[in-house]
Amino acid sequence: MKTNSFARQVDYATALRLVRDRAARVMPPATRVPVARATGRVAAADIMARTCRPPADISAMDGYAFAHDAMVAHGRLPVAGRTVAGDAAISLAPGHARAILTGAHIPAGADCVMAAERMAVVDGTVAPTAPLPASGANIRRQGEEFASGTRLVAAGQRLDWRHVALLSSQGVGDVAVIRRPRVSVVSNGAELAADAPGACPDSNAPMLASMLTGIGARVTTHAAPTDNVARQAACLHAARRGADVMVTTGGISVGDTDHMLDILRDAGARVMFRGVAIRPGRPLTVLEHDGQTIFCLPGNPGAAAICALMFVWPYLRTIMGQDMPRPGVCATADFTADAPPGVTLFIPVSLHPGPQGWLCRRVPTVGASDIIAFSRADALLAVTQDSPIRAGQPAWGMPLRADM
Ligand SMILES: Nc1nc2c(c(=O)[nH]1)N[C@H]1C(S)=C(S)[C@@H](COP(=O)(O)OP(=O)(O)OC[C@H]3O[C@@H](n4cnc5c(N)ncnc54)[C@H](O)[C@@H]3O)O[C@H]1N2
Ligand code: MOO
Repeated sequence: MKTNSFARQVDYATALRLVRDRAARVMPPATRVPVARATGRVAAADIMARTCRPPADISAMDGYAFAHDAMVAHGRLPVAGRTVAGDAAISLAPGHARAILTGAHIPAGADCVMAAERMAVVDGTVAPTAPLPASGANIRRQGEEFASGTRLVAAGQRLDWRHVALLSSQGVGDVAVIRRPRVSVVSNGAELAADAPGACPDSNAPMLASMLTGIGARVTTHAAPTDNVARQAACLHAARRGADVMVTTGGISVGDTDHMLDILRDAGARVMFRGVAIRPGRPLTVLEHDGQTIFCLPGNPGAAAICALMFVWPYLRTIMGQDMPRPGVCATADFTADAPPGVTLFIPVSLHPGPQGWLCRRVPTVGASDIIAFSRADALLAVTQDSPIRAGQPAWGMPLRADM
């Protein structure tokens, strides 16, 4: 048995700090993409408004624009002309009303718009059939939404349809985004060979590819379905090329066929930490090799998932400049759980609508090898000695579902 023990394991908070500190130093460069293809990408810089919005006073209604005083004085006004959205600004003929459509520039001299269905046109004059609104009514004022120079998007914002709308409204054609981090996922172990007597399908590589693609990484998967050191090393070296981040799964504990740590160290990688006081996931080992960060996750699928969620995920978010923490979900627990001193336990829970927000229930799990528990769970709770779970008390969890 090798001596790659976990004697110097760190606690969860320390491990996360080391990972975040490292991430803060290795942000990938920016690149430009068309706004129409920016969904899911992360803004590399603040984006400021080029113009105010609305860019001029515009009508909020289809109706008639006029001078309020004139309508009060005469009760009806002759209609002269019509302005539609997109027309140049024009002056109101004095003592007249002008037909106007929603979004059209308010003619100079008009200070009120009344909806067409609240007025009647008789013999070329228009008169209110409902109470006259106040002066200024139904006019959207220049810059009332935002001024030119307003920050529209902050650096680190993950862009979605809301920002696509905002940037497109400003005529912005393309946008600086963080290059998607390239992540190589490597699985290993003789049991992954299809012809192995006790063959085990590789579920970790597809799981990690799915999870990490979902947060914006470009993932390639590599497999070394062998326990042979040389062949595993060749696979790791091939996977390393061009990757910002490597994520291995399996072969990181203390067994005779657990070669990941030795191979990576022999290649020149430096161990940042070896082992974390979390359950499941204790064997997690993180190394750095030049600009590359290497996460060696345990092979047990549940442990691999938790290590990826709790470490690889925040690492990728940080290198993509996303400093906003992922929103958690708060739910009232219907169970009690305690953690041993110094250890952080991760407990999958299902969420159920309760009288006041969510209720959470523990999802039964057989441990780190469990793969079905996650598909039955909606969130993951972290439990420590200082923050136990108590029935009837609120608990914060990390959502697992893509739609939360
Ligand atoms: N003497 C000790 N033994 C173990 C310790 C320890 O501290 N001392 N830690 C245990 C813990 S905790 C875990 S977790 C596992 C992690 O071991 P490895 O990371 O070396 O993983 P493997 O041994 O390669 O595989 C474990 C398990 O996972 C299955 N596996 C592996 N890769 C995949 C994959 N890509 N897809 C699906 N399933 C996979 C593999 O078949 C094994 O069943 O070590 C404990 N042992
Ligand atoms: O921590 Mo291991 O990840 O329990 O099975």
